[in-house]
This record gives sequence, structure tokens and C-alpha cells, in this order.
Amino acid sequence: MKCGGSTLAALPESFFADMRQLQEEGIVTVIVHGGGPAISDTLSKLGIETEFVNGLRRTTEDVLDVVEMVLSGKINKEIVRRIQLAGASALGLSGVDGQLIEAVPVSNANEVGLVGDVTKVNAELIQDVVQMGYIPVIAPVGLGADGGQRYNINADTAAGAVASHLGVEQMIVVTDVPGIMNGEKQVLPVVTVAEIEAMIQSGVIYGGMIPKVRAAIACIQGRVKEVVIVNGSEPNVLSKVLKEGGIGTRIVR
Ligand SMILES: Nc1ncnc2c1ncn2[C@@H]1O[C@H](COP(=O)(O)OP(=O)(O)O)[C@@H](O)[C@H]1O
Ligand SMILES: CC(=O)N[C@@H](CCC(=O)OP(=O)(O)O)C(=O)O
Repeated sequence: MKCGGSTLAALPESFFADMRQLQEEGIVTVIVHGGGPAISDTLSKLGIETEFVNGLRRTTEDVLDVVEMVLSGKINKEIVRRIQLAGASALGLSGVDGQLIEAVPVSNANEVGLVGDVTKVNAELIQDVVQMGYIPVIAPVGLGADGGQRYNINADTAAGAVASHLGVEQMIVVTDVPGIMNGEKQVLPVVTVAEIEAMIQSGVIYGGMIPKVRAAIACIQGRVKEVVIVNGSEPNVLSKVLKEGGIGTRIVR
């Protein structure tokens, strides 16, 4: 599951209670989270300028310090605490811990700086954490293969990579809209990978939805059958996706 920064503060207690219920039923959840708005807030308090190029934050070493502090510190621990308060067990990690997420510079690094694309995920570590009874909560900061260089990774991209390396059946993207909407603001129940490019071209899909659909395209292969985009403030949204369906937008092959 990917939890977007747009919705984290608005997630109700029941969202985490639902997660506990699912864990008790043996449904395994792995969380990759964002935190874009909180990063932007802290950068502005510190007087560090920030800017997005095609949805990716232009990242200098100074920006990266704040990204890591906010994502791996504040946001990651907030989510872990909320899961624990709901009575479930969670363990917070970033892509740095246990070399969880290995990354290389994105192809337009000359424009965006220290932003990474995922090349490898330590799936064994995630599986071990799950085996120990914890819900892994992962912040999208990656490390170069040499272990020295950190990279800021878009959270949708990181979640898609984790989903495909784990070979899960479904990725749930929790955000602040009820799904992908068409030009008339109607939520589309199903969108195919083939339809997405045209929707980006026509401007129906824009801004923060673009990295989500691109991550979906990249991860829907092999065992990953679908990506479902849902609103986190919808009551018991996780159970509804997993048990009833008919909610949000399903992106399928
Ligand atoms: N076709 C679309 N349907 C729904 N939302 C869209 C669409 N195109 C762009 N968006 C935007 O994508 C946003 C979600 O992305 P973002 O703000 O980055 O969220 P998150 O922090 O959850 O990743 C929505 O709030 C909406 O403004
Ligand atoms: C490279 C890049 O843009 N990284 C993102 C990481 C956080 C993120 O993606 O958070 P949301 O899911 O809330 O948007 C950033 O710096 O904002």
C-alpha cells in the first residue's frame, strides 16, 4: 500500500483499526509512504527553496537532508505510532536501512538533482519483518549501490518498485481523491494501462496523479495484477477494496 502525504493527516483512526483487523485475518500489509506536503512545509520554514520538475522535487544535498529528516523521522514514526495505537505491530524503516531500496540517478538528474530510480529492493528483509509479525512502514529514501549516496525517490515510484519486487497481487494507492476522474469529474471504476497515456496527453490526468499511473504501468506485470487508487478518508477503505471491490479506480493490464 502507498499512503500519500496528501491524505496522511486526514486518515481516521478507523483506517488503522481496519489495518489491524486485516492483519488479524492474516492479510499482510506493507506500507510505503509519502510526505511531500510536510517536506515542503519544513523546507519553507528553513528558508530553503523548493520546486518540482514534472512531479519530481529538485533535490540538492540541503533538500535531501530535510527530505530524509521529515520522511524517515517525523512521518515514518507518526504512521508507526498510529498503527501501534490501533493495537497492531509496525516497524519503521527507510530505504537506507538494510539497503532496503537501491537506487541510481534518474535519467534527468541534470534537472532534478539527487532523485533516484529504484534498481533493487531487499525483499527478503521485508518478508522477514512480516514474518516477525510487524507491518513494515517504509520511507522512500534510497541508497546507491556503493551505500554512500542517498537519493530522494518519489513515493509512488518506490511503492510500485516494492510491490513488483515482492510480487504482491495488488497495490493499493491511498490518496485524497476517490480515484481517477474523467473530464466530468466522474470516478472511473477501471482504467487499462493502454488508456493511461492518452489520458495524460489530453490533460485528464495531471500533476500528482501522473507518478501514480506511471508507477502502476511499471509494476503491473508478473504477479502484480492491479493497482487500486482510493480515498483514505472513505470509511474502512482497505477492507472494502480487499473484500467487496467496487470502490476507487482499478488500473489493470
Ligand atoms: N484524473 C485525475 N483524477 C483524480 N485526481 C487527479 C487527476 N489528475 C490529477 N489529479 C490530482 O492528483 C492528486 C493526487 O496526487 P498527490 O496530490 O500527489 O497525492 P499524494 O500525496 O497522495 O501522492 C489529486 O488531489 C488531484 O489533484
Ligand atoms: C523525488 C520526489 O519528488 N520525492 C518526493 C518524496 C515524497 C513523496 O513522494 O510524497 P507524496 O507521495 O506525498 O507526494 C518529495 O520530495 O516530495
